[in-house]
Amino acid sequence: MAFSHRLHEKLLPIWRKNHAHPFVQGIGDGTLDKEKFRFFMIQDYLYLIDYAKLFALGAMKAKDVETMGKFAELLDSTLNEEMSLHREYGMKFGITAKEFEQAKPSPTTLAYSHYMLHVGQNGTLAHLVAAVLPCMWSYWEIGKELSEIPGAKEHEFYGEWIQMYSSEEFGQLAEWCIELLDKLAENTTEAEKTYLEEIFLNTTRFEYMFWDMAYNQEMWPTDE
Ligand SMILES: Cc1ncc(C[n+]2csc(CCO)c2C)c(N)n1
Repeated sequence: MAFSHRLHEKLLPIWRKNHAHPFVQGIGDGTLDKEKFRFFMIQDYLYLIDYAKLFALGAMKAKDVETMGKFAELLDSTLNEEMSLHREYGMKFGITAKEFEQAKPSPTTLAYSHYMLHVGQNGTLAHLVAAVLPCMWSYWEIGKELSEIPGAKEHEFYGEWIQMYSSEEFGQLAEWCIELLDKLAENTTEAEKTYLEEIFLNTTRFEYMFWDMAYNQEMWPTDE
């Protein structure tokens, strides 16, 4: 059985929670409070800055030029395509470049991105890929599911978000990442597979926490 099939069985209960989450449901039916989405866009922008660095680390750790090239492509599409969606939504909301730059990460954003950076910096390429895959895989899944809701892709506000994440291009990136992890996990020990699974499930859990954090506009409980 491909390693990704084993992961798929484990991630399903968490994905079900993602799909049922009021933030995700609200993007799908267009009823999500815009203030919550605004909060999400700013936190996601901060998240993507660190996430892009993982692709740079992936290029560093890759063993062949083809894999390096793919990480370079991912780095480019995150900084110049995905983040331009955020900048465009920013314009709609009146989020200035300065507000993006000066924003502070929420505890969940900080924990999630720093956990990935820790794994990416200290682990092998397989560890890094296990950490970044849930992000791509789960957004593509959510994008596809929401794009099937009649009218959702055309929604005046959330339509573009759904179009981006359900796109063929994002699907291919996720598939490439799944195949790479399957290849890297081949011929590894059971202990190593268990460790890869643990990393993968941790970032899968963080994906759920990110929706919840955005829905509740959660910052430090100690701040006013
Ligand atoms: C919390 C969070 N998780 C996943 C994504 C989605 N995403 C981030 S990078 C990438 C691949 C190439 O840009 C994808 C699909 C997000 N934006 N924010």
